[in-house]
Amino acid sequence: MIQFHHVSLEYPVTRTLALDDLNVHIKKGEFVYLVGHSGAGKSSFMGLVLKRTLPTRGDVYVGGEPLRRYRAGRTALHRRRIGMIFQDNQLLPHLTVTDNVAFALRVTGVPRREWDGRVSASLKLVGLEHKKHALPVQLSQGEQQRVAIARAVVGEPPLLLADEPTGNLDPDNSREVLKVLQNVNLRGTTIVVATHARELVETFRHRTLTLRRGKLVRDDPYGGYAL
Ligand SMILES: Nc1ncnc2c1ncn2[C@@H]1O[C@H](COP(=O)(O)OP(=O)(O)OP(=O)(O)O)[C@@H](O)[C@H]1O
Repeated sequence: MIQFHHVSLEYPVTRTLALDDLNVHIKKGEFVYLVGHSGAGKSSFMGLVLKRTLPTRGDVYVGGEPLRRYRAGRTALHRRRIGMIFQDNQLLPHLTVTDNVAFALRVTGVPRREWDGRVSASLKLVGLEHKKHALPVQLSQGEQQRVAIARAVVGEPPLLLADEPTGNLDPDNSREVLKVLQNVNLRGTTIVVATHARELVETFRHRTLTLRRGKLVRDDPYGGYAL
């Protein structure tokens, strides 16, 4: 699903070496944590997978061909096939839960007749069908993050990237979000979660990649937080 082949990334202006000769292979259907101290390169890793940036050296593959060979149209299509979740849920405050989730279908051109079925399946997956008419402000932080997950997966992306998805949440809500992500993974979606949440990584064990100053220093198939 994702392959990094001798990938280095140096940001041009500051000449920061954010990633240093990374070799990683993430298979279809895996659930992988990406851990590391602040500045270790986690967001840079995500940016490369999305092709927001290109590596200075090496190649990133998501499927067959290196991303650097994709032209604009294919890059747009590539990004549409990746679900994203951030620390800040980025819900649209004036739209209901249903409309927030449906928004993702509208922008990707899914026919209107498919929206209702897809949105309710997605809200069911995150356990929030009963809140479908609520506005984001009427939900807890954890519920809002679950809506963000519903929105990220409603288009059935094969790959989901989550950058600090529990950063704003208390321990109970964090665990709920992790359980939902695991359910999404059980349906076959490949998931990469960048996180500082030691307790979650220790509790819900999955393969864990540890970055230190841009280098992959550990790849633990059974998980564990080694910082
Ligand atoms: N646009 C940029 N221009 C220059 N340097 C950058 C840029 N983005 C990140 N960096 C630098 O690259 C390194 C890796 O940053 P990155 O954001 O990938 O780390 P991170 O592990 O996601 O950190 P955090 O946990 O704080 O989000 C850091 O030294 C950072 O200062």
